[in-house]
Amino acid sequence: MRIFITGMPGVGKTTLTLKIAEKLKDLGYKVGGFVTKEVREDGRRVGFKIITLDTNEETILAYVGDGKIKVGKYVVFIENLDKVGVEAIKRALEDADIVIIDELGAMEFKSKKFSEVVDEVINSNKPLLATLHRNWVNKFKDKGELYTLTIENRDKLFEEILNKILAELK
Ligand SMILES: Nc1nc2c(ncn2[C@@H]2O[C@H](COP(=O)(O)OP(=O)(O)OP(=O)(O)O)[C@@H](O)[C@H]2O)c(=O)[nH]1
Repeated sequence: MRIFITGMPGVGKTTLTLKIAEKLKDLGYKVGGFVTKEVREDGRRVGFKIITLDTNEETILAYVGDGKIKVGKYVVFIENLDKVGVEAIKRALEDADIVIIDELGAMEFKSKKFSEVVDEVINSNKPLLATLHRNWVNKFKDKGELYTLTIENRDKLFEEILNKILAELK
């Protein structure tokens, strides 16, 4: 089972993914991988951090400023993604009931190790729940079930996706 959630920026992809992760943990399932949250300073978005779902470790993924690898106005810290995010996915492949990756997008795919571990997950039988930046829909839409989140359907989709995962994990 592979589920991909896409949608416009700010529609609630991370929030829905976290709600599903918490519910699965409450039901006793082992959840692994990571989610991405924005970093804000004085009310302004200045970057993104990743938080691992099994160990709650945090690291900065990207921050406004100049540097070797950039996406938009953000410099991307590949070494942080590889050390924390990729390792969390590898642990999840080994011993979680489901791998969660938020998100599959331009920043993350700057990392070769990230691309490789995503391929490993896709080619495994491990259940996957991933959020998908809208620019990456074509690359992944044929590799699982694609849901497009909107403000109107996000509550209904939470129930539908959670039930689909529970049916698979039972
Ligand atoms: N009331 C309400 N607010 C929500 C819901 N889902 C998300 N939000 C709010 O909408 C804002 C964006 O939520 P995210 O989950 O970060 O949205 P996202 O699609 O992951 O955003 P990007 O990854 O930056 O594109 C946050 O302030 C959330 O608190 C929801 O179901 N209900």
